[in-house]
Amino acid sequence: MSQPAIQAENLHKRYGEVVAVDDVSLRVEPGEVLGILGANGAGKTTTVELIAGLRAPDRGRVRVLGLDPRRDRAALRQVLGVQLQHAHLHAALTVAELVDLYRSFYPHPRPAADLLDLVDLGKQARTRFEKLSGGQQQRLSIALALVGRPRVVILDELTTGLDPRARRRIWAGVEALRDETVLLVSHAMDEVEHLCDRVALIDAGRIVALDTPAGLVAHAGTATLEEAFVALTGKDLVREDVA
Ligand SMILES: Nc1ncnc2c1ncn2[C@@H]1O[C@H](COP(=O)(O)OP(=O)(O)OP(=O)(O)O)[C@@H](O)[C@H]1O
Repeated sequence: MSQPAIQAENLHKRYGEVVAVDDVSLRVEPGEVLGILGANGAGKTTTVELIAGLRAPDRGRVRVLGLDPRRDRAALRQVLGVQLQHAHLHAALTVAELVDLYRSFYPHPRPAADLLDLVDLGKQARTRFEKLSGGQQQRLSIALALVGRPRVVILDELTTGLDPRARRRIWAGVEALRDETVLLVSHAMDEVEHLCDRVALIDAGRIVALDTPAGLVAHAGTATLEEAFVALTGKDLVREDVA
């Protein structure tokens, strides 16, 4: 079997009394788009932060393209792109300046114009980060995750809060990432159905099911992925994106 793009084994993470991630194991194959779907507080962000090496697990093991995210940080930065929920970028820099800054970190960055086109920010190139709307800031953070032509991309809440046109554009951008491996955190059923090869349903820090969208529906014996989510997690539908 080929080396997995991402391998997480028995990850545990607790914050005081709260068990955020409880024995999570998953394997993502090269080129696969794997969705992590769960309600608020289910442990999605913590799981991807452990995989990206942004937090240390209490127990368990992570490898990304064979690298240990905490030990091999410099090597990992060259192959992993991360878009997190709350980007902290220099407020006074313009979009173009931020893109140029990030491009300078990589030997073969994507062209700035391609990145701005992907996220539809060409007209905002001279706008300071602090003057962008929330959705524009989010789109910029997606572009910055892709600057270095990463082989593995982690996208957290890809299109939450974006309008329908921006969502479709970003989806098309993700679909165009044919060789890359994508780990996609989402609340949105339509998004995971549209983009993901397989989906991990996470509830209270545990993966309760991991299969293709069609496999989850068949396993749950329901008509839709939304109903399968409710049947398999016992939770009401997670917040939907409201465009
Ligand atoms: N830094 C932290 N300190 C303390 N508790 C935390 C911290 N980060 C997360 N938690 C708690 O851990 C649990 C999992 O949080 P996490 O953010 O991973 O969930 P999530 O599924 O990404 O949620 P959301 O969809 O709301 O972003 C929650 O109960 C949350 O309150």
